[in-house]
Amino acid sequence: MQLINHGIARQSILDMIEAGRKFFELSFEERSKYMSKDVRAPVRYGTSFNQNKDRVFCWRDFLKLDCHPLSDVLPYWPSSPTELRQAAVNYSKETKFLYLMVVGAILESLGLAETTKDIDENDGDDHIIKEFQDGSQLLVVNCYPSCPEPDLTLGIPPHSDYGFLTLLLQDEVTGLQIQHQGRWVTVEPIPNSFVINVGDHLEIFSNGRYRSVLHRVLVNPLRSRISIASLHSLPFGSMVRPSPKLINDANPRRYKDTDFASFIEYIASHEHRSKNFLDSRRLT
Ligand SMILES: O=C(O)CCC(=O)C(=O)O
Ligand SMILES: [Fe+2]
Repeated sequence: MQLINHGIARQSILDMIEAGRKFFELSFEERSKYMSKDVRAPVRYGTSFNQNKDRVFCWRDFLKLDCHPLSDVLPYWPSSPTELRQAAVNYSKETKFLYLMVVGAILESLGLAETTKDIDENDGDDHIIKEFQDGSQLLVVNCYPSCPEPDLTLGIPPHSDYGFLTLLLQDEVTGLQIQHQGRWVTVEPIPNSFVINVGDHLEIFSNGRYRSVLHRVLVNPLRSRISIASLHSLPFGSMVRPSPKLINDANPRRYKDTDFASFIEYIASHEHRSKNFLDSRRLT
């Protein structure tokens, strides 16, 4: 889904893209300070998809910024370029707000609207919306340099995102493709708009009513490309499970419970490709 009327200030978007671009223009020495093999590190700079596991590298660099809770992670974020921290703080707050709006609409579409009630009301499902508010957020700044032989590589191979939803911002260079009815379809960038991608956790939570989207990124022979993905899910320690209200005799439970730890364990021992993590959680 492409969201055009999203209410996020145009300046926040421009500032975030610009700060991200400047980070990748820093010297390698400066960038490499943020390299880490620890997948839980609050800031991680790296290359390819999973540098430790990939046999063939992809044509991308990334900077991952953990955003929750902001006060804990902020001191670890890069201090250079100087505008990066402020731009990412503003951007992460605005995208979190937008995420919660979209989640509210999704819960309504699933007939779970009562879960969006004011959290002060003593309703049995209140903890669910609270979990969304306290949820994890990861900002991924992707940089795909121009590539002299674009047919020989990919920016990112086919994958689905692990969380509930990803709010994705692309600059004006094409590259993102989603799989639709077995074919790769290019998602043309619309300036100042967000691509909202369904992730594996929403597929599990909705017991398969929403399907996570398989997507990949092509590289461009002439132009470099920047994208900013804001990945949202439940808190890292929470269990993601099909909502009990969506399970009945006609719709049996289709996925096992999963948590962030089982995802980390999975990617440590497998190449994360396609929807193979989600497939490992399927019951039917
Ligand atoms: O660069 C893009 O358009 C997509 C990035 C992406 O899929 C990701 O960061 O998970
Ligand atoms: Fe993705």
